[in-house]
Amino acid sequence: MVPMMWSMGEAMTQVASSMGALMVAYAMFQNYFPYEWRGPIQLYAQKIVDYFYPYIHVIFHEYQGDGFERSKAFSAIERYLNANSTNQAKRLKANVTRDSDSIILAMADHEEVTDEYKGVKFLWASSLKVSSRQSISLFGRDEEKMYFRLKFHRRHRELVAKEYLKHVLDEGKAIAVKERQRKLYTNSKSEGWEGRYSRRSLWSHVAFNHPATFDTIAMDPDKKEEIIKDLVTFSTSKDYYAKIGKAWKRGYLLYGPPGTGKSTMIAAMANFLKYDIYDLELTAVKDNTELRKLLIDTTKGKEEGSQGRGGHQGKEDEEKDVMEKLKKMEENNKSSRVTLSGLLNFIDGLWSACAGERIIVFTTNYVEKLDPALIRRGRMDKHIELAYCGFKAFTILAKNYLDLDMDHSNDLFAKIRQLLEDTKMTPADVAENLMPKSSDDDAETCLGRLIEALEEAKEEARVKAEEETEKLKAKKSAIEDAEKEEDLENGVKENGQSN
Ligand SMILES: Nc1ncnc2c1ncn2[C@@H]1O[C@H](COP(=O)(O)OP(=O)(O)OP(=O)(O)O)[C@@H](O)[C@H]1O
Ligand SMILES: [Mg+2]
Repeated sequence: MVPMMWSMGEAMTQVASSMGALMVAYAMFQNYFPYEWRGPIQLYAQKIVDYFYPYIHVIFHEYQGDGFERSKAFSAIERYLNANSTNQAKRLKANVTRDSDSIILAMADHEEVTDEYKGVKFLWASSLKVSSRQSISLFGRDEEKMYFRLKFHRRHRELVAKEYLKHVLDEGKAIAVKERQRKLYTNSKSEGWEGRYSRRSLWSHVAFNHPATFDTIAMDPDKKEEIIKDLVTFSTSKDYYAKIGKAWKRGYLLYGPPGTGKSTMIAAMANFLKYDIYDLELTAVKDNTELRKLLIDTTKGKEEGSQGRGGHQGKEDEEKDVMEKLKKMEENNKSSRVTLSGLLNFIDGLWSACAGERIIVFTTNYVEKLDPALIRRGRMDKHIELAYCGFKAFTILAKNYLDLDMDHSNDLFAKIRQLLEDTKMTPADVAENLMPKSSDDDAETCLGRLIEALEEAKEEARVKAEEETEKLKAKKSAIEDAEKEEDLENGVKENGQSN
């Protein structure tokens, strides 16, 4: 123990004395070397330091040059470090970005974190550069400029240049796409397109904040799982689509009666994949030319998006009850020039006009009325039926609306199961009945109300069916009567002819 302590003590004195020597040397250097010699000597000194100091530093400034726009690389690095390493940083600062619905936690100034890539450690530090210039800044950022400093061993220079930086920027951008505020675009009435508004986008948008998720959608769990798998496969198959030479697109057709959750499903899909939604309102489109303009505008919007806001990777297009609207329009207005072929061209145009993944969703209440050309594979690859509420769908709603778990011993559940088999009710109606109407409503009251509604619906259906059979019977007998009369007449005629 004692020698050890001694050697430590000696080491300390040695360090102290060599520090002293260094300081003296530096003072001598300053005092005795003529000014013009200092440059080259410092240069050599730097080289010697470089020889023993094998690290490379790369700086990424928040604002580049005199630009007012934040550097994209800086933002991407911020997101990347936020997602991967902020838990190491002890001090964080919160940023709320304009196009994002979330708060970004970023390293505070002068924090350091490490990141690992392919087994190599990289050191990231954030720093603040205070401008020495005495200037007045409108944006308050002339005095304070953030930058990130990446430090790595020079033997990894190749890895950094070829892979690591790309990895960081790509990941950062992907996170930005996921975190951005998504939008629901609708096409505006064509009147506003011309004149002073001509520079405005043909699509107007609102923030898309629909809360629907696959968890809250009531449908057969197997079917739901299948749809989720389909979406995941699609969204992760960029390379596969490229390999088979197919555009990275997929079309869904959702069909079923009103209130079975088609629109809800679109919102859930968009939330799941973090896509924007384009809802094409066909009645606002005057003719095929306008349809084409709209298409061009979605692709333009995409480019603007990817430059200005870190990119919309995916877009979703919903076309509601396409055929119905087309038919209605053609009935109402004979001069309507949106035609089925125009629409098909539009869809194929959407398909081919843009890079990046894209899903188009069509919904209709009458699948059997759709033109086969519209729903063939390639335009609509997956057909999904949203049906009346079955028992499995009901259990999801019960869990969601009343926080009730499936309970086989519950008599009310058993009754509901039977009633749902006997009668058709949409998930929208089931949900409405399950929703508590006052603070006194407990789960049992709500289930009771649903049973009442189901029984009513069953009775209504029975009465309706009876009426139908009555009508059918009446029709049948009317036909029979008519036939008899005809036979009689014919008989008379034949008799007359034979006479
Ligand atoms: N399968 C479902 N799961 C959960 N909620 C549902 C479901 N179907 C309908 N709902 C509820 O009913 C409401 C109406 O449903 P939605 O608008 O999705 O029906 P739709 O099938 O699009 O009808 P339409 O054919 O009239 O457009 C939704 O807001 C939702 O709350
Ligand atoms: Mg709908």
